[in-house]
Amino acid sequence: MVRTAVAFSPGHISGYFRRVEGDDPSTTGSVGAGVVIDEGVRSTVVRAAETNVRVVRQDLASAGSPPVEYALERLGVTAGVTTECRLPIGAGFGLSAAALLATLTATNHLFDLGLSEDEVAARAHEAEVIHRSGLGDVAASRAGGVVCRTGPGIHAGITRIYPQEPLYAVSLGPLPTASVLSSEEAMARIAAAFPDRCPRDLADFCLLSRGFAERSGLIAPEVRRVLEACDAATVPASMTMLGNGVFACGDDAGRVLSRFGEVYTLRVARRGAYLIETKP
Ligand SMILES: Nc1ncnc2c1ncn2[C@@H]1O[C@H](COP(=O)(O)OP(=O)(O)O)[C@@H](O)[C@H]1O
Ligand SMILES: CC(C)(COP(=O)(O)O)[C@@H](O)C(=O)O
Repeated sequence: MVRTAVAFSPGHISGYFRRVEGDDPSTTGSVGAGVVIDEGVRSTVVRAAETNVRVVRQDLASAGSPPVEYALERLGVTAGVTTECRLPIGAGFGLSAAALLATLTATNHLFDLGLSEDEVAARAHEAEVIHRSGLGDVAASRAGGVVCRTGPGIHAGITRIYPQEPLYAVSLGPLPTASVLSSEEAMARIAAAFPDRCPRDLADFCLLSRGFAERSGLIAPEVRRVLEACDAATVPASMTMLGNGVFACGDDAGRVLSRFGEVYTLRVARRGAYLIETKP
């Protein structure tokens, strides 16, 4: 009998998005574009009498994850979950979706639930929408690439391109996703700011996202300072949605961002969530 299962899911930096309200969570989500990144969440799941979730980031642990606990309850299982990530949580790296996809992928194998990848993603997406922790990250992180989503939910149209060059990011602090998604005023500004096309490449993605960020009114003063430094160095850059951070591309991006904090050098992921191992 499998007693431990371990899985990984990539994170996702959303560049621009527009909420799409459906009749239920499966038809609710967002359209937009983002980058599935090679860093994300590793989740270790073991059998347990009661569900408990331990969230570990760079050796600091916290307890509890409402979206993950919700998803396990909906599956009718109890488990001990430990998620691990290096990137900051709540900073627009799509780690809530990554935690859900990794945990549910491992749980599916641990309890031999026989869920398809679609069913795992559908449950992760449902938890994101119900908890307002995300709208399009699960659909994006089912595979890799710079993604352009043209419909809500995990079955809608999505295109993926795979640039080779790295993306650089710095986080200046969290921006609770739910606080923005719960604001009708912010959602209206975001909808009005939405660009009407998919990105051609990574630099074009940065450009489209920057125009969206400027029109959305979401740029905080500390983020503005970083963006202005990138502009002065002609480095394509924008705000991580939804987080108080900046992503940038090009040769000078890492050097410019390093003036403002720890720089994360990220690659475009080539794949989505996957099982790492099971142990008896
Ligand atoms: N690595 C993680 N492990 C477990 N739960 C997580 C993780 N990251 C986020 N979550 C859960 O999702 C909620 C919302 O996170 P969110 O602000 O959307 O983060 P992000 O912007 O990184 O997706 C968090 O309050 C937490 O409950
Ligand atoms: C931007 C966001 C709504 C939230 O992204 P995060 O804060 O990373 O969970 C994303 O899910 C999207 O639909 O593009």
